[in-house]
Amino acid sequence: MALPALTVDVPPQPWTGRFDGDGREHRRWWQAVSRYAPGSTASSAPAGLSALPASRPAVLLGFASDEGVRRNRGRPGAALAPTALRAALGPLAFHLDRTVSDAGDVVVAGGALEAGQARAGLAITAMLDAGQLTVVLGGGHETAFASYLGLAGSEAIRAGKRLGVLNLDAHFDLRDEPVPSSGTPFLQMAAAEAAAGRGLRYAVVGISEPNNTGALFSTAERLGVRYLRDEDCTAERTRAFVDDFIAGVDVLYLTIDLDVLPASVAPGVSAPAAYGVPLPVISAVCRQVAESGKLLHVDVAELNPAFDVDGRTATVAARLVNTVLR
Ligand SMILES: N=CN[C@@H](CCC(=O)O)C(=O)O
Ligand SMILES: [Mn+2]
Ligand SMILES: [Mn+2]
Repeated sequence: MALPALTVDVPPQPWTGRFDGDGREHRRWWQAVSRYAPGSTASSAPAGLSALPASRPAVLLGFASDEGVRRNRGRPGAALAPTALRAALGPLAFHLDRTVSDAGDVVVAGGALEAGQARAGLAITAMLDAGQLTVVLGGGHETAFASYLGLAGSEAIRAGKRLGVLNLDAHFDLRDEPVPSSGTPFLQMAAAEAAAGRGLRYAVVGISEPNNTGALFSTAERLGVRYLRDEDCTAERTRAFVDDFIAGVDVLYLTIDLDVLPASVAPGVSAPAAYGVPLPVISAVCRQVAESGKLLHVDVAELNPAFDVDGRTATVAARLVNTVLR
């Protein structure tokens, strides 16, 4: 049965990159990525209902939003990130054992963040239920609540799979504010999970103590959030922390806030990190999650092309997306 078309605001655009030839041995992302076609999904089982096939198809969805960053009094510009991320992914050599398609962008315009999150959520749910590994290219970290809406609506979560939310981030993003922003998504998730009679399983790698107030640490404590401070993120401790978290869940949502990386590696974000977690540690987490067999959904957030230096942050983000999909 053909599935209904997805509702996005901008359909997938042509990809570009260096051309070395048409053969498989020359293939780069721009040559491999196809336009997402809902009716042609290979798997008939919704993702997460049984074991997740290692090489199931992945689909990219852009969430062009910086309204959450603006509301959080940060530096706007992340709305341009999906385009910059595709431009950075396009030239990379394609070595993946899965197919990748592009579903286009949901665009948050005129400050209508909540409506945009709801639209993206519906699209993500549809793609998860079609057996896809969903990859959202944010957007400010308000992207995470769009991701959550998509996950919460999916057959896997509604069937009772225990979801773990693993955030690579210098910040908790547990702000208690009257309006949703890039600083609130995980408190919003906690509230939504409580309303559904569940608890939020939330872990953060890379917390910067000076960049999170006592109030945020108290909220994290109250919610039972597991976290590893940036200064404690050695390769060994991070691996053990992530392993332990993964062991207690059935399926994983990985969210990569690029400000978890040192400012020298990721200058193009709203709030660059003075300390940051080294790229090899973050990359190893991405590989660990990919190899867990539990990854249901991933997003990358907070890229701000307006503050990037030589596309450095976009290039790193593209590399991490490539690693997660290996
Ligand atoms: N996405 C959230 N970011 C941080 C921003 C911190 C800052 O601008 O200093 C937060 O709200 O805590
Ligand atoms: Mn964040
Ligand atoms: Mn952050």
